[in-house]
Amino acid sequence: MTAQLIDGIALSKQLRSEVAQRAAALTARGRQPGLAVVLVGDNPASQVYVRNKVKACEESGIRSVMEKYDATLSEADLLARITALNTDPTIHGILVQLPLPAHIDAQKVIEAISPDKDVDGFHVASAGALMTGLPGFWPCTPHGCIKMLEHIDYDLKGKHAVVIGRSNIVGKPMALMLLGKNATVTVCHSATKDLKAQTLQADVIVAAVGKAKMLTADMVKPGAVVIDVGMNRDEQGKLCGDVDFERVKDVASWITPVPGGVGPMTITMLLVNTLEAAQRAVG
Ligand SMILES: Nc1nc(=O)c2c([nH]1)NC[C@@H]1CN(c3ccc(C(=O)N[C@@H](CCC(=O)O)C(=O)O)cc3)C=[N+]21
Repeated sequence: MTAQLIDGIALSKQLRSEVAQRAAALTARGRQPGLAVVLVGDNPASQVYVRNKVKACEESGIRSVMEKYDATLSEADLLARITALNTDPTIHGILVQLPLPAHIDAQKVIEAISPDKDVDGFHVASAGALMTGLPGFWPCTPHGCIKMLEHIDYDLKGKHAVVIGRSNIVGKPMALMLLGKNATVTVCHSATKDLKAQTLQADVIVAAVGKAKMLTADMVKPGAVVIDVGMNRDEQGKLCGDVDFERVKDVASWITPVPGGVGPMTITMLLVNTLEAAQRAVG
């Protein structure tokens, strides 16, 4: 059996053209959606990601403002910038690129962002909204995974979903979103005793661990859907996911590639959230 590919680039293209249309309509009403991207320090990976986000905004007609600061920026100064962006009517979304330098309390910075502009969905109010089903921004990566499952018309109702990883930005919100779609959800993590016994039960596996090729073919039930959130480098320095793609693709029914899977969808959902924030601001 060879799995079908869930192409994050193709799906992104489709969703981004819808965003571009809606952004153009808002711009025509004098309210172009605006995203502020705040980058502190010179982490090379962050610079690449931030550039990709800015480029994606440009292509969708969303105005982006990149604010770049030295790694020595104080926490107080960063908080002051967030406060200014919170009240800037031309800015509808605020993204503070993570990780931040160690002397800055990232959670404190995130909580300083107005929940109305929290397009990353990292604010505690956004997490609470997701948990309770109230309106609010959903974190982009797990939301992108849900969009990929919707795209292949996969009905999660009554299915067993296994999420590997329990981070606040992927694993935990992913579990809540799957639960919201009426799946039976198991969350596995570093203290899980027999991971393979869990994943072999899964109709859907979401791997969000950060360990190259950790999900091997023997851990996957034939016909399962496999979503790979991993973003790692292999021995040759090549970008690879948490899934041993070359072998798992012969067992799964659907699989997402890395690159070209969840990554582009993460950026797409950031555009969707920014558009949504601007739409809400107009009323
Ligand atoms: N506040 C904040 N929000 C984030 O959303 C956030 C963050 N901080 N810090 C870093 C992580 C990482 N992240 C990625 C998004 C897209 C790709 C992506 O598009 N990857 C391409 C490949 C890119 C390449 O070639 O390196 C792909 O998978 O095809 C990767 C990584 C967002 N993050």
